Amino acid sequence: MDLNNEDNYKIYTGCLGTGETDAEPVEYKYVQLVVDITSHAIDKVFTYAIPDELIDKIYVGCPVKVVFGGMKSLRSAYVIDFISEAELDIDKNRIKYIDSVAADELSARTKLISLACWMKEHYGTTMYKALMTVLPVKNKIKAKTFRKVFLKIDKDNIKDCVKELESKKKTAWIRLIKALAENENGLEGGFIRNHLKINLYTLIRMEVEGLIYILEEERSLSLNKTLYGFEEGESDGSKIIHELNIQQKAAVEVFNNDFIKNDFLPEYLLYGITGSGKTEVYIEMIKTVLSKKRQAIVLIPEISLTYQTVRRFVNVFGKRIAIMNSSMSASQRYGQFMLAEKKQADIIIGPRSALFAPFDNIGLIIIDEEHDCAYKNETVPRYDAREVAAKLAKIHNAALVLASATPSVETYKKVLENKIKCLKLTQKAVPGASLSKTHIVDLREELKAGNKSIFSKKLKYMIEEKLSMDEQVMLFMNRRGYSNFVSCRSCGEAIKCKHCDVSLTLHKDGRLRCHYCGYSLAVPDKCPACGSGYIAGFGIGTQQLETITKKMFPQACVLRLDTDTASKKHGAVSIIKDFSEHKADILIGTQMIVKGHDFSNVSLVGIMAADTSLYVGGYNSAEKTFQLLTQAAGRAGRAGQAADVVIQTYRPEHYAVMCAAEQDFERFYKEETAFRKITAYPPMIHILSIQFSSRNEKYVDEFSKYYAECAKKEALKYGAYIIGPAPARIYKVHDFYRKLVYIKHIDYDILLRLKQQLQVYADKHTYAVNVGILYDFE
Ligand SMILES: Nc1ncnc2c1ncn2[C@@H]1O[C@H](COP(=O)(O)OP(=O)(O)OP(=O)(O)O)[C@@H](O)[C@H]1O
Ligand SMILES: [Zn+2]
Repeated sequence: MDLNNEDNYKIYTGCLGTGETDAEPVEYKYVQLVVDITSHAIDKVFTYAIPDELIDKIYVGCPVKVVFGGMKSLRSAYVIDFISEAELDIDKNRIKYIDSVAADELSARTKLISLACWMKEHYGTTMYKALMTVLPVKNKIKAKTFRKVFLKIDKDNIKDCVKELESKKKTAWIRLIKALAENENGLEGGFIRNHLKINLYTLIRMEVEGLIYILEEERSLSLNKTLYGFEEGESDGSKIIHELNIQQKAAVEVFNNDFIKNDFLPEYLLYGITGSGKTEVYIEMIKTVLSKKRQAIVLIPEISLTYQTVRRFVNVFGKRIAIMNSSMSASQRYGQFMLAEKKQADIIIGPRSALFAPFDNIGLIIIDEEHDCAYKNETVPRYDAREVAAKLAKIHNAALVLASATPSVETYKKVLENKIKCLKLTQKAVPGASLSKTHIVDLREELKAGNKSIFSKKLKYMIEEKLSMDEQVMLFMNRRGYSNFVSCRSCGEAIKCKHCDVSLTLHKDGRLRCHYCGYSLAVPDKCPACGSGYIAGFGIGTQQLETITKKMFPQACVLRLDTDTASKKHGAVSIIKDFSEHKADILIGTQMIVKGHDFSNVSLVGIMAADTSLYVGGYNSAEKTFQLLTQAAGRAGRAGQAADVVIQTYRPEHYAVMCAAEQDFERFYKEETAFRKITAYPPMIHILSIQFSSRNEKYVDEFSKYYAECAKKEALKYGAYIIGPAPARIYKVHDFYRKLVYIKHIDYDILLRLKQQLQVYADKHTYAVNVGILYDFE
């Protein structure tokens, strides 16, 4: 795509494409621009006029030079929108003209700005929010610097120097010089500040006087060390490089051929069963991309995943990798982005926001475990990283590789429609390895036979067997906490959160916690509803599973990984690391443990209650269940040993459970798409969901009704289908009441247009300022 061609931008320049077709043609002689986006200055947008000779040369994202403030030299700026004379809110005569179009090549930032423009249109957010999302903005808090202070004067001169300082009454200076005299290796800044009580100002003056010298080091240098326990570029020596098997080779070859030809790079689905060696394929693809002096982005869904993946990449590519992680501070993230911008790194690995690394010539974007819901941003703009990646790939003419053992229904539909190229890996990578043997246990039968334990007979027996062979076991439980909920046995009321419409979960410390807002409460002695003292916990969470497991298998060392243990600093990383080094025998966890991990010694995976996710609601709950079960099963037998998977369930006949047990994606896809067709759900059609929320229930109620009425009127014109308003699945969260309206249509662009029109109606309503609206496209 030719980025200099303004036609490419017209569709997303807001005013040029709002669909006001029958109005007089409007002339856009003005632009809004952001000046010199270096720091947090992007919150200011300025209006400039376009001189006649530049009218055809300006486009959204275009770098220009402008006179700015009182400064003599010209400043760089980027055009973010066109506006007409009618839209000006300042005196026309005071507006300055753009000086020139910057001859600048298409920098990384220009490309990110054009991405932001697309996001603004596509997700209906503001330009400011879109820019804040894509641009590496330096955090206001300065990056922490490590200081180390050393003595500069000769040992022999210390006495004289101290004497002189005494006469000047510089006691702090003397304190430091004496301390440094005793510490030849220097002293840390923190120690000097906290223990010697000497501030930075004094240090600098002493340095100026030639008494000491200060070494400064950016903290981000040792970032990887703190996050992953290894230094940047430091290999762990395990440079096992496998020779690719036939299928891996074939996948890489298709990619290489397309890439070398380099006219128009396609989208791919790397559809490889669990353990088929997708990572190896990524690595080869990236080598090709780097050899052409282009850059690569690898998205991974979960923080707990990064240790192993990052390790493998570092072993191959060393220091050329920048790493992002959702637990990083804003300034750490900025530091990693700057490695990209300064061309010190040409690969970035991270969560969805790694897409916005300022690379100027991306050749490849890989989305590992593309089906994962972590790729959907939950805050505004609610972007889908897969869509944004596809757009970004177009801007750079880069390849996009979506990879998964359980592709999303959406993506696989595109494969069948020949919109995406499919690269298949159908065999386990490790020679001799085969799919694990699956055993389905019907929990209803277990209960009938008098077994009330959470472990079926079969699972218990198999765990014992594996432990006796010194093999490892993973137990998957889709619910954290100790008990699912606590309720009264007399009146049946569950104890609920004060702020949300959910029951509280019992934790081991005896407190009831809300998993939505964090509210907590000591377990009451009496039922708050009826006063009976007969209250108890029901359902089992990961904490209780841990307790039961430890009791049942006292010989085993047990670890637990869920949001609670992961939130402790470096929690997830160290748990994963310990388990992979066989420092424990059993790993218990929520979905965090099922994604992409490669533990070679695990030969049994137990799924404690397969169907809990079938009841969570949402049209895609069967898909989520199938993915979870298949991925969980895929954790066993990675090194080629005989392995088993035990699926405990109340619904052994459900197609999600059955297809997962047989690892039969194709059949699952058929069943699921048939269901979505009948029920009219994506990807068969598109849905725009609009959520209304307010602390005032009446406002939400009236506003959503009004909105739905307007929507029905508008929808008639397009044949769209309106549902609602209906209460959200969890009606109250954080004291906010929430209602939803859904609009369904087969054409995405129509939904986008409807949304713009409805926003105009919504803005007119008296409650508009009091009710939050959240749009989400599915
Ligand atoms: N060609 C090969 N020969 C032998 N072993 C290989 C080969 N390629 C990969 N492996 C090994 O196979 C294992 C599985 O590889 P990898 O983790 O990349 O699988 P995956 O496809 O990503 O699986 P999942 O979807 O479950 O994450 C790894 O231990 C890897 O080292
Ligand atoms: Zn709550």
